[in-house]
Amino acid sequence: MDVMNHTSSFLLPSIPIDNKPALTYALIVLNQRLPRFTPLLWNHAQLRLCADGGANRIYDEMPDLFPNEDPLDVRNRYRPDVIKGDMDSIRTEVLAFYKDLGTKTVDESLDQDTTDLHKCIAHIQEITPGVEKPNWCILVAGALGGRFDHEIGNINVLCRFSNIRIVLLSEDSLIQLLPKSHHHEIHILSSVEGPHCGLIPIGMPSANTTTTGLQWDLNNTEMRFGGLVSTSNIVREGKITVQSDSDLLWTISIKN
Ligand SMILES: Nc1ncnc2c1ncn2[C@@H]1O[C@H](COP(=O)(O)OP(=O)(O)OP(=O)(O)O)[C@@H](O)[C@H]1O
Ligand SMILES: Cc1ncc(C[n+]2csc(CCO)c2C)c(N)n1
Repeated sequence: MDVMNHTSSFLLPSIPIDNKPALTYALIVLNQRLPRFTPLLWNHAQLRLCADGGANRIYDEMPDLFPNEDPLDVRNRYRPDVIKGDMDSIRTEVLAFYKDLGTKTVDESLDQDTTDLHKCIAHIQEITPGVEKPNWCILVAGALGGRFDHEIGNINVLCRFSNIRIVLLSEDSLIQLLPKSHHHEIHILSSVEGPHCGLIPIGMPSANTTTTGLQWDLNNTEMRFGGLVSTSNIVREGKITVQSDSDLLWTISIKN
C-alpha cells in the first residue's frame, strides 16, 4: 500500500525547500474569529476564498493583526479571490468593498442543503482540475470551536471530499482525514504543534488500527464510539505512522 506523508509546514513562516511533500495550497476562511496565523496561511496559498461571512472576518479582523498599519492598506493587501456561499452573513458594505477590488462573488442562496464550506470546496474542485492530486491541499481557517453543528458540518466535509487533502484549523488544533487507502507518515513539527493528539474513527468503527510514535500506540486495536477512541494521546517521536482498515481523523494541538 502507498504511503501518504503529512507535515504542518504551512504553520511555518517559510516552507523549507527540502520539505516533502511539496504542496500547493488553497485557503478557505470561515465565519469564525481568525486564527492569529491566518496571514501566514494566506501567504502560502495560491488561491484564497471566503465562505460567506468569512469575508466579514477578513475585513474586520485582518487589520487587528497589523495594529501599526492603516486598516485600509491591510484590507487592500488581503483581497480574497472568491467569496462564495448563501450570502446571508456577509455585510453589504463588505461585499461592495471586495467587489470593487475585483473579487469574484458567487451567490448560491438557492442551495440550502450544503454548507458554505462545502460550496467553497466544490468551487475549488470546479476551477482546479488537479485538486484531487496528492500535491494539492486545502487549508480551512476557523473551522473548529464555536457552534457544534457547524463543527460537525465542517468535519462532514472531510468525509464528503475524502479524495482531497483538507486540513481544518482553529487557533489551537488541526484535524485532517487519514484515508484507509494509504499508510500514513505524519512528520511532527514540534516547534508549532503537539504534543496532544488524537485518532478518531469517523462514520464507522475501525476493527484494526496500528500506530507507532505515540505514548499510547494502537496495536491491531479496535476503535469505536461507545468503546475506545484515542483522545488525549501524546506524540512521542518525530514521525508517527498510522495504518487502519477505516478512515480516521487525525488531530493535533497547535502551540501558541
Ligand atoms: N461557530 C462556527 N464554528 C465552526 N464553523 C463555523 C462557525 N460559524 C461559521 N462557520 C463556518 O463558516 C461558514 C460560513 O459561515 P456563515 O455564518 O456565513 O454560515 P451560515 O450559512 O450563515 O450559517 P448558519 O445559517 O447555519 O448560521 C459555515 O458554512 C461554516 O463552515
Ligand atoms: C436535513 C436538513 N437539515 C438541515 C438543513 C439546513 N441546512 C443545511 S446546510 C444549510 C445552508 C447553510 O448555509 C442549511 C440551511 C437541510 N437543508 N436539510
